[in-house]
Amino acid sequence: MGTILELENLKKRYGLRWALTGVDLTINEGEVLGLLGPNGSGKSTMLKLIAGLAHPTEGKVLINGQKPGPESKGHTAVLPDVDHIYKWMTVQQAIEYVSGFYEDFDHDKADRLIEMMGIETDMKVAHLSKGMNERLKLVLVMARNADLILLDEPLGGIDPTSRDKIIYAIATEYRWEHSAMIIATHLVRDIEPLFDKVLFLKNGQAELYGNADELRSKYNGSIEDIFKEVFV
Ligand SMILES: Nc1ncnc2c1ncn2[C@@H]1O[C@H](COP(=O)(O)OP(=O)(O)OP(=O)(O)O)[C@@H](O)[C@H]1O
Repeated sequence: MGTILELENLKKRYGLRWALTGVDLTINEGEVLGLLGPNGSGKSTMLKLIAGLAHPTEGKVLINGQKPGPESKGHTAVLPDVDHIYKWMTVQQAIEYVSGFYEDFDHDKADRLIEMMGIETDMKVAHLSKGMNERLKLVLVMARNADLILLDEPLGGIDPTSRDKIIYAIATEYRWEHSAMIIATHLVRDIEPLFDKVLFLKNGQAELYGNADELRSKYNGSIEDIFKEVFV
């Protein structure tokens, strides 16, 4: 089981304010990390540093042993960073267009995901509801055979009754043996069955980090219960 992502004493400061104060972690092939923490705890900052959209103040991000750059960007799929969708396109046109940017885009996977997410491919992107738009972005990210998948609040605009369907789609199309995934979310209860590891961030610091099942046993509760215990 190879290592896909390593963070070493990762720190980020914006002006005088520290957004991350030293995070260490390792994610191997096939693992899913739940990234949890209250508003402003540094989750999006951590994902941006990994995606190469911001630079660390100190410390290191290594993806397949390399610093983020053009090479790692080609192997990293980021939600919500899908900025190639034009509103005048139909869903099908948007899929064709976005697929052209990525060598690892898998059209069969995109078709399956579109079906699972219940999106009509002949609809114009401009006419999609907010939730449907978010589903489309998720399809475009999950349709890539990327080594590393970063999902920042993938269930944000999804109504509660559809969340199980969306989680099922993510789980079904995730390349369990070849990829690593980080899911940052506040909707812990819905998505925690997917987590292998969990990192709880508080004020930019790792408050708790470990294997999800071991944490459940140790604290005798769900990850959601532990989240409330750690942060209340
Ligand atoms: N571009 C920026 N410039 C200045 N400060 C920033 C910037 N981005 C984030 N911050 C600050 O860094 C801290 C961490 O923010 P971040 O967005 O990473 O938190 P988060 O855990 O993702 O929050 P949320 O759950 O609300 O999305 C906050 O104090 C925030 O105000």
